[in-house]
Amino acid sequence: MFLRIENLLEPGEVKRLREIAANTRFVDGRATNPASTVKNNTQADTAEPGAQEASRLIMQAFGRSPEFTNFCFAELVAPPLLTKYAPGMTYGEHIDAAEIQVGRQRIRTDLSCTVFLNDPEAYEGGELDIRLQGHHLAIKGRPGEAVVYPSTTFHRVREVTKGERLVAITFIQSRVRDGVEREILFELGEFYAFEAENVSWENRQRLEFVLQNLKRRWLDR
Ligand SMILES: O=C(O)CCC(=O)C(=O)O
Ligand SMILES: [Fe+2]
Repeated sequence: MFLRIENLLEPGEVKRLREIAANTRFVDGRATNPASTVKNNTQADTAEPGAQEASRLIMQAFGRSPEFTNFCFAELVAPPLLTKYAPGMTYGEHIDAAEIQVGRQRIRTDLSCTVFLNDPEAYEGGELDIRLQGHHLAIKGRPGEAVVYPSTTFHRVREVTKGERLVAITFIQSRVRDGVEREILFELGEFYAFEAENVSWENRQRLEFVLQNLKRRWLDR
């Protein structure tokens, strides 16, 4: 299941992230995926203070987003990494590694996330293309918008043919490892949030029984 968060970032944050991107050193994306023969992009040098400020800013936005919180059940989130595609750059179809190392921590990638930072009109091509049972979903978000998708899917970034694609990418370890269970908890949680007050106390307790006991079964801890 997918989540699109339209206004994850405020306009001022998008502006600051673009400024950071303009003043930060970018390195070959293969730095973190040396074995990949399809990755052809650039990413912020994580040693740069700008790269760290960018990660912090986006992490804060995740923290205040109810959609992100309720959908992901995030346990660990990798520091979001600014990523740029100039004309001719692309990231061919691939599957994200099941685990990534962040410092001493290992993060299981249950969900992948792209945060869009520049105007879709500012570049041609560059759609995030996710394969779903043989169909392709092509996504090009507005500035400040995030898309969260299961890391289990084949996906790629189509070649940028004009302009520049600027995004931040990250990976999430969820407290609910199984995607179907996560989706059930999300939908039930949404129903609870919107409707629990409209049913009788007795039925609300029934709903509570189902929701709390499914969480007991499926939350890692
Ligand atoms: O640039 C993107 O939107 C996604 C990049 C990607 O698939 C990855 O870093 O694994
Ligand atoms: Fe990927």
